[in-house]
Amino acid sequence: MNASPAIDPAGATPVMAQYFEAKARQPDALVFFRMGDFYELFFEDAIRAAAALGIAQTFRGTHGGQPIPMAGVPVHAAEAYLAKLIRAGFKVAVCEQMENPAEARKRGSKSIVHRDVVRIVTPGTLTEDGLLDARGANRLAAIALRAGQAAVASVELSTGEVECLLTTPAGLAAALAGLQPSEILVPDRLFADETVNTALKAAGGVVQPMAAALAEPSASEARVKRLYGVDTLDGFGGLAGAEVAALGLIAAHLEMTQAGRIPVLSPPRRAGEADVMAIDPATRASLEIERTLSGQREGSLLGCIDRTVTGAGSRLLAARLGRPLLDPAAIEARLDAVQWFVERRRLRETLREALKGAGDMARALSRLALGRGGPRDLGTLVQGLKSGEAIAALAAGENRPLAETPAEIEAALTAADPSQSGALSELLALLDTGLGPDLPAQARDGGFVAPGVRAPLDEARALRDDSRRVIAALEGRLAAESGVPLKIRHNAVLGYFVETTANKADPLFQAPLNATFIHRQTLASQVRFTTVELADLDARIAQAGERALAIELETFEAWRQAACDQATAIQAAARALATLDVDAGLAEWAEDANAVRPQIDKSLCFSAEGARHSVVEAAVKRAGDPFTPNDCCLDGSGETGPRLAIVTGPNMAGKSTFLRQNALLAVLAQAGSYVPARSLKLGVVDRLFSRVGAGDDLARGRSTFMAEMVETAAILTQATPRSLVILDEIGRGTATWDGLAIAWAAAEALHDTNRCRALFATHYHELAVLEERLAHVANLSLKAKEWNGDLVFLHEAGPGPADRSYGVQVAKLAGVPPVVVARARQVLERLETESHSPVRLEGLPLFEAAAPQPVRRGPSPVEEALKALDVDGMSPREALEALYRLKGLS
Ligand SMILES: Nc1ncnc2c1ncn2[C@@H]1O[C@H](COP(=O)(O)OP(=O)(O)OP(=O)(O)O)[C@@H](O)[C@H]1O
Repeated sequence: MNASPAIDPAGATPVMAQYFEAKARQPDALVFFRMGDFYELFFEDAIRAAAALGIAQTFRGTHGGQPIPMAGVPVHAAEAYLAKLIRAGFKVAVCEQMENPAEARKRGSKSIVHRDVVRIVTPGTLTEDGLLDARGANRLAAIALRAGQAAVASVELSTGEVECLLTTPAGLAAALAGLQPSEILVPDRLFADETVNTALKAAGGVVQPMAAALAEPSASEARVKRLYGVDTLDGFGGLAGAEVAALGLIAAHLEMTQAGRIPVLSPPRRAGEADVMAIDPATRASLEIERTLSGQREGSLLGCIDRTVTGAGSRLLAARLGRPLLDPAAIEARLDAVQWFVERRRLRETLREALKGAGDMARALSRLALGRGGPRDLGTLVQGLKSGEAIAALAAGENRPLAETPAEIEAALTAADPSQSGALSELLALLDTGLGPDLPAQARDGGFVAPGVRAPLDEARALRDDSRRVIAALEGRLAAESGVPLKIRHNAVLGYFVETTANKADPLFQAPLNATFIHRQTLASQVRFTTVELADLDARIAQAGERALAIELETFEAWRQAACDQATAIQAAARALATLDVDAGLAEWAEDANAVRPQIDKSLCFSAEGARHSVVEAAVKRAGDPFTPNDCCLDGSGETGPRLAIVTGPNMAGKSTFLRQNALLAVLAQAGSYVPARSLKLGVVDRLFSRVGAGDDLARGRSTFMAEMVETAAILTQATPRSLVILDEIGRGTATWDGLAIAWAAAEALHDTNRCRALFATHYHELAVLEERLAHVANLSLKAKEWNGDLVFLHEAGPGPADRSYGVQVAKLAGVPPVVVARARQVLERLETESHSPVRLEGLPLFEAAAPQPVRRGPSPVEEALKALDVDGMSPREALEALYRLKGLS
């Protein structure tokens, strides 16, 4: 973001001088400068914001003899404008009034209100519900490299969750893709690193360069300690240098953007490459795990299986699906919890009903900690804790033998239940009795402390309300005594006043009434007065109101503090509710989708029976057709099945669907979910790769073929024997022979070198011969048959290669004009009869080709001849002859 051109602040008015000071501290942010009920923007900021927001840009006053460009947004609607600016890529510094005008006046009649930047709003530091997607996480990430290791630290500021992932520079792309951060902090030095740049481009999110010095060891360690308020980082279990550096960047960014307010953060949850399945951005996109290729949640795997009823549950499900686990025991623990809910439908239903009212405790707590929360957020804590209590009671009533309750459920029920913790139940009691029924978003709006909680507040309110009643009586009395029809009204400028119409006002100006009625204001058709008694009541009401508000604000602060004191327990309760929501939601989906519990182990097997692709199945069923389940058996060891399956079949036969459904089974199973199949035996997959279809990557300046080859290269260099690879039609984007050659070589490499489980869909039927040539390759095909000249897709995967392509029949189905189809048939017949065995790959000297060429030792004949030449003793003619001789030898 460009800074505004420097404007000389000399000669500025006091308010403008204050503005210049704020702007100088935040040159790359738009400054929202609080002026009463508006946030105003000036100079270049005004012009850019007005254009981005579609609001009017005007002028206010002058500076240096020039009018000052100005744009403003009302404070009450600021959130919506902020959201728009953040989405458009701006950073916004909010410069607030730190006192009210009356306080400023106490320092002297010319004093202006003190203002300060209280927050810088960036995409990764949003906390307001209006700016966040309830079902989507909003993460701020930071990357750092140190001692050959790379770390990605991330914080979800709206819930306080912190994570660190230690990986290698090559693993950065997958690590970032798993987090989908909306803002990424990067030490500026790393922009020179190609791997980092590639990872950043693939990750999306706003990239925020940070001074590299902020990631230096001692500076970052000091900052992280300050952030957590600890003397040593040892309690976090030996963070690696890169992790501390990445966390240090986050700490620095939070210090700067939150103007010193410290958020409540959970200790960093750490993961290494050994803990989560690596899924690179291309694979993630092509499998449409969290989003469809067009960026929608609906239509993705997540959208299809998400039955959670809370925002926090939905976010946790997305996190689980985005980063499936590797440890069979940890996966089984999740599956136990899902199964528990599968087997308890009634409990599940009532529990899900209770969860619906739980609110978003983690986000409310975070706002409270950052000083942005209000009474409504305290109300959310009450709701959440009460739901936890109700859910624990429900589960207790289930009469469950404790021994049979899975550990994950047991832990969640305990953490969610405030009655398990003295401090939490005290907090719940305090807030539940203390808060009234109507909770405003902001404490300054008052009226949220219930009656009977604070005696001085009740008194002040009684006085205020009594005085209002007295005013109502006074109105009647004054009208009767004066004989003039009048009303008592109130406005912010005059306070309470007596008002009558202009043509009835005369008697009030004359004796004896002018002894009582004191003139205040004459408008076109009304005249306004006050009386000593009214002014006195007005003062009492104002004072009582101010006093009531002061007591409420004090009470709010005490409650806010009490809540923040229990931050860890509240966060744990919020996580527990989200966990229960995810487990119950997955059970609900499992039942709807007829899904089964997978068997997970450490073998290299992948054996699915009767498996389905949930998203395609739903679409096919909506169209009234059945979905055909398919089996798939692979084994990296080659013992119980092939390592590599070559999948052929006509266009539209269901190859892509088959490939993806198997990859998705692995994702679901390792995320701890049931799978849409009759059974699945899965040896954990450490890395999942999918190269499906030939999609252009023009945004990154790569052609279809180039993008495909870059991804294929990544697979061939990174897949391990524990990986699962699906390749769909690689090599399609280039000339037939090149394409076939690349596909052939890639299949061989996967089989021989990577030795991973792989499904390889292709239209090059020539690859079918690999089954005979390589030990652990089998052909599979998706069947179709011709019936009355038309093609019928069976969508059934069976052994053996496809007999033919049926491309022309598919073209007919697609509505290609009949003349073109007829002509294509003629051409095809001709090609098939005339070309003599178009591909004689059976004879390809596979292993010879791959074998290294023998290295010739000693000088070549040309070199020997050259050496023998006596150049100095040659005539020009001899030299020319020698040259011809040499040419003949080359
Ligand atoms: N198992 C199945 N049961 C029922 N319908 C299916 C099944 N698999 C695929 N389909 C249907 O067939 C359509 C085409 O499937 P898919 O894209 O997987 O074919 P393909 O063989 O990869 O085609 P192409 O080679 O043209 O890319 C899907 O959109 C879906 O409607």
